[in-house]
Amino acid sequence: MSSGLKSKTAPPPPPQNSTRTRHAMSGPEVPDESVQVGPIVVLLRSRALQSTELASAQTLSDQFLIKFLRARDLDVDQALKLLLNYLRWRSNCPEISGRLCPSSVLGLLNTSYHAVLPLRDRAGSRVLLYRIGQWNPKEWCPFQVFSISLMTSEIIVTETETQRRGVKVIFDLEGWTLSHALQINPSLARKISLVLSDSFPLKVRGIHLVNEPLFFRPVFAMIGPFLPEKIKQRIHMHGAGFRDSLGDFFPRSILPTEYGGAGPGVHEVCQSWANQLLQWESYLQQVAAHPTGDVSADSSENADEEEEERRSLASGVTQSCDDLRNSL
Ligand SMILES: Cc1c(C)c2c(c(C)c1O)CC[C@@](C)(CCC[C@H](C)CCC[C@H](C)CCCC(C)C)O2
Repeated sequence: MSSGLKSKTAPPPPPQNSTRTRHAMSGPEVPDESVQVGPIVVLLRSRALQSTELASAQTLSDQFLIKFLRARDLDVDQALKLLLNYLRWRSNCPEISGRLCPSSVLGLLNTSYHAVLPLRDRAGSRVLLYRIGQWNPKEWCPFQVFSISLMTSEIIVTETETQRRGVKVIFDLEGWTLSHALQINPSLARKISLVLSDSFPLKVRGIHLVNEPLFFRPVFAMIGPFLPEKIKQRIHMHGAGFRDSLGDFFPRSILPTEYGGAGPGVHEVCQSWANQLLQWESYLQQVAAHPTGDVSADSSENADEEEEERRSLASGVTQSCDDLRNSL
């Protein structure tokens, strides 16, 4: 089944020769160039506008649609399903997706709760770190905590490389307490499992739990049954020995020192990602207001320029990260 998926498209030239060989053997090549993608985008747009949910959508921009196509390896049926699920998830979770405002959760970001590591892994995936124990449930409700993940996801999903190569997530559960566990009710567990499977245009390529205590198991038991087998197989439990075992999955050069790596310290990476989030604040507010990617509906030319500037800034950052990785 998974080989069927892979054969629909071949990823762009990967950073290392070994991965190139592996991908090249997995199926016929469909170069992911805009020339090739163009007609598929047109097809997805017309199919999407035929659906009742989207009949009144004003514009469905290429860059909006292409995220769903890349997340589903250019399969139009699956991309449409994902797109509709995304919109459904968003309208079912207004407490989370209606307010994408980094400055409103700055206090939590300042505890070094979360970072996107500056460098991608060997497969080109973005690596996300969540230090759940930094979340004080008396101060922050689960929706605010969840919104941080949604904001980060909306930012990184603008990167072409991330659309293709997906994400890997490290959850550090040191400091997980009963008061955390009590926040995760079945309804929230359902929201978590949906967003990990078929409701957001990011490929989840790996979930790594570190420092997970025994009493995380009931929570895991609540989320697990909702997850597709494919995702469940990508969950790795590292326990307390994570400093050794994370190195089996990630190059040490990209991991923070606290996680057995040689990269920058965890506080540094968290602070720098918090700054990134703040810079994207106005973009995120537009995303919150326009679920169908209709970001220019009420914005001036000036806003378009800002958007363009942000985009090239982001791709510049990505580019320099890629260069660095290739030189490692
Ligand atoms: C698009 C996208 C979103 C939106 C996302 C995540 C990922 C990988 C995504 O691709 C991971 C984190 C999550 C699901 C938000 C979680 C927020 C809650 C409140 C954190 C509590 C800690 C969880 C009990 C740990 C869950 C571990 C399981 C996934 C095994 O949000």
